[in-house]
Amino acid sequence: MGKQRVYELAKDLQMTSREVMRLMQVLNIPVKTHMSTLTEEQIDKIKKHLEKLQRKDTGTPKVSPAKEKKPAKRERAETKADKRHPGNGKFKQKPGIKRDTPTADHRKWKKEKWEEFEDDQEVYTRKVKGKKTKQKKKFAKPEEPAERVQTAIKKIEIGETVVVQDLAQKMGKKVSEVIKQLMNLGVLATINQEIDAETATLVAAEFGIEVKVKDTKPVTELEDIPDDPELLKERPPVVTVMGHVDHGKTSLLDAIRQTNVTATEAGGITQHIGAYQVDVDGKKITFLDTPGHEAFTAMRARGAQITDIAVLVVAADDGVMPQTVEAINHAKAANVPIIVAINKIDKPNANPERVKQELTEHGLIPEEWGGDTICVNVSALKREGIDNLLEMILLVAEMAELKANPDRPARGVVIEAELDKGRGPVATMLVQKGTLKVGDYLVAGLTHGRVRAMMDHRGQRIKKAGPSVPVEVLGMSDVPEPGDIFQVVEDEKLARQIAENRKAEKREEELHKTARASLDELMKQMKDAQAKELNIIIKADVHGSVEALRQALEQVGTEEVRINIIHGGVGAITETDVMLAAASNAIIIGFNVRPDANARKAAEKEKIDVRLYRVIYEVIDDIKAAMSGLLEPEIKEVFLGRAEVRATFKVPKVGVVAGCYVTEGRVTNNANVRIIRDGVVVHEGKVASLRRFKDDVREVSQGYECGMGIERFNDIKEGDVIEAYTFEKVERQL
Ligand SMILES: Nc1nc2c(ncn2[C@@H]2O[C@H](COP(=O)(O)OP(=O)(O)OP(=O)(O)O)[C@@H](O)[C@H]2O)c(=O)[nH]1
Repeated sequence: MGKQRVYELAKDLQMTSREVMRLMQVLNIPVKTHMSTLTEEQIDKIKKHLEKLQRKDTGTPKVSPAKEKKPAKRERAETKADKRHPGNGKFKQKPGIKRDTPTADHRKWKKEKWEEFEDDQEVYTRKVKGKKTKQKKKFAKPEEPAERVQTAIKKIEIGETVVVQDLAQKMGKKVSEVIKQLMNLGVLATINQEIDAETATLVAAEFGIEVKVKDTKPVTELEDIPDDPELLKERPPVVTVMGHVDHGKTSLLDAIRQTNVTATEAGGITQHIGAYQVDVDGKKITFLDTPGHEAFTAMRARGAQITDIAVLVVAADDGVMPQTVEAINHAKAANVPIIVAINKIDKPNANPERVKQELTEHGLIPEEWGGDTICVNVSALKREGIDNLLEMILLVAEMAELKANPDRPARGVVIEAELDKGRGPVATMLVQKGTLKVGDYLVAGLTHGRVRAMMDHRGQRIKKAGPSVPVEVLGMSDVPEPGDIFQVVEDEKLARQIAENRKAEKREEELHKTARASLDELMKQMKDAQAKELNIIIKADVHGSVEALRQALEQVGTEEVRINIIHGGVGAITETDVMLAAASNAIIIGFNVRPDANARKAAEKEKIDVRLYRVIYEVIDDIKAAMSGLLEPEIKEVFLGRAEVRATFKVPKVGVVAGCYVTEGRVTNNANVRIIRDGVVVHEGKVASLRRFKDDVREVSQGYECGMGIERFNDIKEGDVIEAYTFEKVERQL
């Protein structure tokens, strides 16, 4: 037996070349065409395989004459078993008749079998192993033919590039075959080389395989895989201290830190980071060191909910004040339990009972009065009541069953970050789940990096940090922003890629800014998601207006859409209000008040709908209209600029003219204006005259002085702010 070409062998075996080629494929003999030459060894392998098949066919070397054994086609088709089991008991084999060479009938049967397989368009690999009876069955049943079933692959999916080896594997081909095909296409590639999707598609087509190129949208979000509840372990609570100005937030944080610091450590605190941990009888509590609800809500607006418990500081000599109320509302909006620390009880005029009374007016009913708000009397100054407060924090934490899985790649939040001249970007991070280790690769917002070194709140180097542990991290590529979520990823490449993708996405977003919480948008969201609550923040000039609006709006609410006034307060709309709106997906209603400059900028950035009114029924009408989805095409106000009144002059026949300095944007001679005094609108009207050095001008830009007269308004005063605006028609979005 010498070398033979495929078609010659096929002839010898009374098979078609195609059949032989298929068989060779099964036997992993590389074939190109039916003209390919086969080595003796290969021929031998094929023949042996055929023999095995025949033996399997009959189930035993002793076979009956093929004619008897092989049933007529019609007969075979009669039952499934018959069809698939030509060698089963039904066609008893006559003992003693050896079947060494294939008979013509057998060949015919085999051919039919192949055709059946081909019809199925599947290639089966049969390995002869195990018991004979088993083999027999297996061969007899093409649906489950053998231990190793290799289905002919018709379609594969790849990314924009694919490594040669992976492509071969996906196609179920040998790498050498793939490389050969690549060479035919004029591409020289090694096993580990990446080829593009186009080339891969051409190669695959040579094998009759279709390629689908996966939609490779750049990865920007990392899925936060939920943890198996079994793996969760108790973690320390994370606490934020809130309260009115000067009620003692900072003093309390200091008092807590110091009651817990041992004498030796006291001098050793070199590093001060945005959070610290204290140890209370073996249990830890993490305190965020940036007091105030502003920071708390700003973080939340960025999607980072890190606080488990809010400690509300109320000075016993001062009682509930506007920012106390704000803090309460911010904590409530975030669904964070509140513990009240009634501070300054050392003061002679301290009146804790009055504080409790006032708290009830804001929905916080002290425990001793039958409610569920824990109130603790403390003196931050005299370090009194601190232990009790800490104990209560642990109690609330226990009730909340705070848990996290420490054994996973870390994920958490950036608390603060800065660029240090010597050390590069330095970020304080709070680990929320998993354990952050030195050497970990991570992404945080738009930045990425590798943990070069970690310091705990005492400034001591540590190698790892588990859930609720605040750490200072060195090694970020850039300065992340407070509130950025950080996540550990497997390698640097991925970390960098995600950060880059996010940057690109952000640039894209900036180009297509859409309102996040415009009233229209919120209503649309409600419609889509069947959401049932419209969150509103009310700011007004006087307390009476806040209450009047609150009541009126709450009545507007229907069963389908509940109106939720998450905060109401007196005074200008501040950045904090905007942050609360951003964090709670709320709109802001300003009644006779305006946003201050920071608030306006923040609202623009956060895309918060700030709606300003001077008449109550207009507020109600708008909300009603929005709720019923009938918002009329809107005339939208467009901010032009702001000017400060620096002096006033009486001009005969004209009236009072304000000497102004344009602090922002521009003012035009036909603009509408609002005169704002201490955050409150005192007049609305139009510009009557606009002059620079005695010349009438059309507009004056930021940084320039001008004289401005206001139509029918002479009560302008030094220090007033003039806000200029025009109107623009906006199509209704619903
Ligand atoms: N008598 C007395 N004074 C206190 C106590 N706690 C704080 N103070 C004083 O109250 C003032 C304000 O305290 P801070 O801790 O700065 O208050 P804060 O709430 O952090 O203030 P802001 O950061 O401005 O919002 C300081 O003069 C403190 O010394 C206390 O328990 N008793």
